[in-house]
Amino acid sequence: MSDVTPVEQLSEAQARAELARLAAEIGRANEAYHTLDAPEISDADYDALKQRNAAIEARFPDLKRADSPSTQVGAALAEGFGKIRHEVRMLSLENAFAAEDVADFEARIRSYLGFEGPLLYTAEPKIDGLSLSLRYEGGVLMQAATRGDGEMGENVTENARTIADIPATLSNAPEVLEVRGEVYMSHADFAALNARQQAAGEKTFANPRNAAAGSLRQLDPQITAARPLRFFAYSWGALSAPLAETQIEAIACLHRLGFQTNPLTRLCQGPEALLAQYRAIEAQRATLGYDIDGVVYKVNDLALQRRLGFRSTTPRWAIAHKFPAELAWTRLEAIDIQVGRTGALSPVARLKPVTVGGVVVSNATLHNEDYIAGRDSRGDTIRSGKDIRVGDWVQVYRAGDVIPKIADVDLTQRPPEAALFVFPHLCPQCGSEAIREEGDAVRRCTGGLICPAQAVERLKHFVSRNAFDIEGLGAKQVEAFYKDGWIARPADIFTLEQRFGAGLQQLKNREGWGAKSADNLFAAIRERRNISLNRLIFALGIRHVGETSASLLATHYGTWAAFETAMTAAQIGEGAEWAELIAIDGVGAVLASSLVTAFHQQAERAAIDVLVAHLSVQDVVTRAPVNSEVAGKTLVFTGTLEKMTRAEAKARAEALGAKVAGSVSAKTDLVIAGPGAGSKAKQAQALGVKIIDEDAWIALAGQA
Ligand SMILES: NC(=O)c1ccc[n+]([C@@H]2O[C@H](COP(=O)([O-])OP(=O)(O)OC[C@H]3O[C@@H](n4cnc5c(N)ncnc54)[C@H](O)[C@@H]3O)[C@@H](O)[C@H]2O)c1
Ligand SMILES: [Zn+2]
Repeated sequence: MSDVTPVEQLSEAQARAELARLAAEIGRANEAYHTLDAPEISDADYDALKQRNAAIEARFPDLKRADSPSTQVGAALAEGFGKIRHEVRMLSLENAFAAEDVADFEARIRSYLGFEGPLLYTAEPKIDGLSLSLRYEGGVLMQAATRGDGEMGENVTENARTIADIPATLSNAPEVLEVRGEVYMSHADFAALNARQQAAGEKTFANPRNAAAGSLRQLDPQITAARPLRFFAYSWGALSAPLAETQIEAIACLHRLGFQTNPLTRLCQGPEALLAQYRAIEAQRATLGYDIDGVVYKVNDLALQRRLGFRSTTPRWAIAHKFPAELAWTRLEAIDIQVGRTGALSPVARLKPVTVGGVVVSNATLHNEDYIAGRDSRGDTIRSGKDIRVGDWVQVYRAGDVIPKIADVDLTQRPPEAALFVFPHLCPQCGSEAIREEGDAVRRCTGGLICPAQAVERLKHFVSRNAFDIEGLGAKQVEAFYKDGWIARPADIFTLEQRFGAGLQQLKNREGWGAKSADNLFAAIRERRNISLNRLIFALGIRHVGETSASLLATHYGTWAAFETAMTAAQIGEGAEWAELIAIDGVGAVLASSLVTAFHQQAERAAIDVLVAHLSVQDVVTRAPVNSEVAGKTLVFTGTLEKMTRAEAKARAEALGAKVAGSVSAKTDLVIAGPGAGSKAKQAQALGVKIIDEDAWIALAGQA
């Protein structure tokens, strides 16, 4: 970040361009973090982007965008959950990073209130989990909602009921009481969960916050029930009667009602006392057993809190004083290039082991080529490139995630022999050319199936939980079988029994394999010859085709034969098959080209055909009620639906045997247009397609 233009030197045009870039970048980070529970950048990087955005907006207030990240809370809700509108909005917190920010906070409050007497605050650990609002009516837990975008949250009531720290009933509570707090996972529970996930060949979580968010936001409450979540109460939403007159008493009241409240919460007078408490909490951070990422200061007097009120996304009466990212310096010993399933070459820093925030770190991600690449021949810095070289003294950090990153390079300590790192243009695993397509930050090996790294990663993907999920054949076994030349492609899995079954000798001789487990493995493989279409499409491991898109494709085409015929006939960018493919709601041009390419590339195609010959692929059964008027029809939803989510409407339509498309064409039978419907409704009119509103749709679709 040291090489960006200072805000004071930005021209108006530069500022405008940068605000646009920041809005996009922060939006993407928000979605990855809040909606998908899979952050792509560290919290420290995220905070830096937000600060930069705020600084530019402060200097150029007229350039502030309508979609400015500083006016948004959280991110869009994930699909699949019901929505709950928060009676009282759930907001974010303003951040403080330095002691001056805390002094400013107090000064702003004093000037806002015109208040000169002593000011009391609570200092509370900022728990690094996700917030949850629990609505009790008559002392009974009725509803639980995530923060979502602050206005609307996801309905996770059944999941919340499985958390031991959340009482199902309260005695002596106000008639209506919304208790707010943080769902989190302890370090010990997180480590145990990841160990279980790993043993089962399932995905592991990057950090306790992701694990907590991913565990609470499950569509199946039984999964949540199996995850050790905890809850600290620290706030409230709608109330039929006040809890207390001060923040500290209100917290005590929540505690008496049966909630866990954080024992490190203290009352402090003025910034000095707050900073002392901050340091005291920071000193205990490593031994708490759960993650905290700062200390929250709140004006204690609730009457003053009411007077101070809110800005667009944050209260004026509170601030989150964040801990600095955990940092350490060490030597970069080597840069390795790893090759992934889709051929992506990822540089990894091998470090002299160093302890960062209590964890020994010996690897760090270097993201991609541009991140390492430094200066051009004139010595100018390429944007964002850090000029990282083998032998460098580098600063490593972990901030809210376990994958460590490089924060800085100390050029004064660079050994004279350290040479500019040359990113390979050939795959280190198979020697094929590695190319970078325009607009792609990633260089990819073009070896496809002949590349051993890609082949192994694909096999691992093929047997993963949401793909073929073959019992007894996890990532480790696949790797070992590949190494011994037993399997090279997915299809080989299905000839294992034929090749080794008779004697079983070789398999029996393998470490950890008895005749029994060999039999079990063959049985599991046989069972998986029968596979659902969506799993098969996902398992092929085609770039950009995730689980969701695989399901969309399966639902749309219904049978392997139909899917395969369409992919074979499709031409990128032209023709009816292409048009049909990209008209599927949720399938974009990037995904579509990747699919079509895979089916037209000779070796890939041959591998697919050989595989499918071993399988019996189940058709997608549409359980269409005979009398549904929309069965077999193609529908398009446009504009805002007010009574159900898009996801819900779509699921309902599909349950009735309809297809849902993303754009209007001559094949569209019916358009359901809510308020704000634009071009799609116009196009439907032009094509003479019938248009109905949401109420008419509900009448047509009936109750779910
Ligand atoms: N890495 C990423 O890509 C990424 C993306 C988005 C957000 N983030 C992280 O999230 C932060 C901003 O998002 P945000 O708005 O969710 O959080 P925030 O930092 O603005 O804080 C608000 C949240 O703090 C939590 N909290 C914990 N203890 C609390 C207490 N005692 N009192 C009140 N609130 C308490 C609540 O969940 C509340 O919603 C960033 O600073 C960053 O750390 C990271
Ligand atoms: Zn390769």
